[in-house]
Amino acid sequence: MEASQEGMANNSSGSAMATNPHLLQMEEDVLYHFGLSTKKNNLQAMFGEVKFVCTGGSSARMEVFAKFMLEELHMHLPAGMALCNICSTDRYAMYKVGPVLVVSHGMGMPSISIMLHEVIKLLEYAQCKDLTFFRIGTCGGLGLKPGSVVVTETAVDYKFEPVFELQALGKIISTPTNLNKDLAQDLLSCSDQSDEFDIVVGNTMCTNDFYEGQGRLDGAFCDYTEQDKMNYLHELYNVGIRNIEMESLCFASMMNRAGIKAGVVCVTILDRLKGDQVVTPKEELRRWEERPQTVVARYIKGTFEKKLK
Ligand SMILES: O=P(O)(O)O[C@H]1O[C@H](CO)[C@@H](O)[C@H]1O
Ligand SMILES: O=c1cc[nH]c(=O)[nH]1
Repeated sequence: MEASQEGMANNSSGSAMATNPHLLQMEEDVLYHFGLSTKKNNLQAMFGEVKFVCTGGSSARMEVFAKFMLEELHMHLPAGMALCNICSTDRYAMYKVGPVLVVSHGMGMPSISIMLHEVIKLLEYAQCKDLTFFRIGTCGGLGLKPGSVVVTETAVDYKFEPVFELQALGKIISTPTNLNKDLAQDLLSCSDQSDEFDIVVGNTMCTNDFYEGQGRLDGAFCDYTEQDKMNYLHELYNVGIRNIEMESLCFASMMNRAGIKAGVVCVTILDRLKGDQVVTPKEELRRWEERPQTVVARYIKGTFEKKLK
């Protein structure tokens, strides 16, 4: 057993993190989708100082966010050095900026699930403590001005249930998908009077599909009417759902299993009560995508600077 894996036996971090007992029997753990391994990399030296993990779907957006965090935390790379992607595969992109690890998760729950399994193990091997994870993304809004930011209170499934159902060995494992309410309020209070966008706390519906799964009329197939769609979307609104996306359920479930504090902050790129197609110009979308990043960066800066004092 590698030294970094020994810590898991005692769970020296005092937190839950990776609870799989089989990991203790492994000579080496290859984090295949990152191209990292407990034998080939000194994970504690590489990642030991990490306190925050920020994740979003697109690798390019995560690179932009990592550069933004570099500026926000007033960190400088040695002369001639560029921020580099730590992953040696093209499945995910990963950047480290001081205490902040930035990782892309791709689209949908299967993709974020693989990334989270590996990143939770990675940070356990690195013996990280007191972690906070954020998903910073985009979503469809419900009854909100496009460009608004939604902080998720609870992630719910298509039946508005706050559970994630994982299929393992032919059975279903159900886990809760509530998120830390205090953290949601803290993120809300990271808004600033000068912000050109609204920010609200609401429930988020997470689906397995962008088109029919989210009640769109513009997919390749559609077996319901516009009236059916509107009835469903109004039902969502009436139970407090303010946005729809595709990862929060799995993210919240895995954070609960790992005992890690977590938040989901997404910008609405359209109002689903008004349409299905995303028609906002690219440049404006890029600016909107920075909004959840700004809110989370303020939270991280505030927390990090307090700890340094
Ligand atoms: O938050 P980002 O990464 O933009 O992801 C959102 O956008 C994708 C669909 O366009 C889904 O993965 C959804 O959750
Ligand atoms: O409508 C939307 C927009 C972004 N992401 C989604 O999952 N749905």
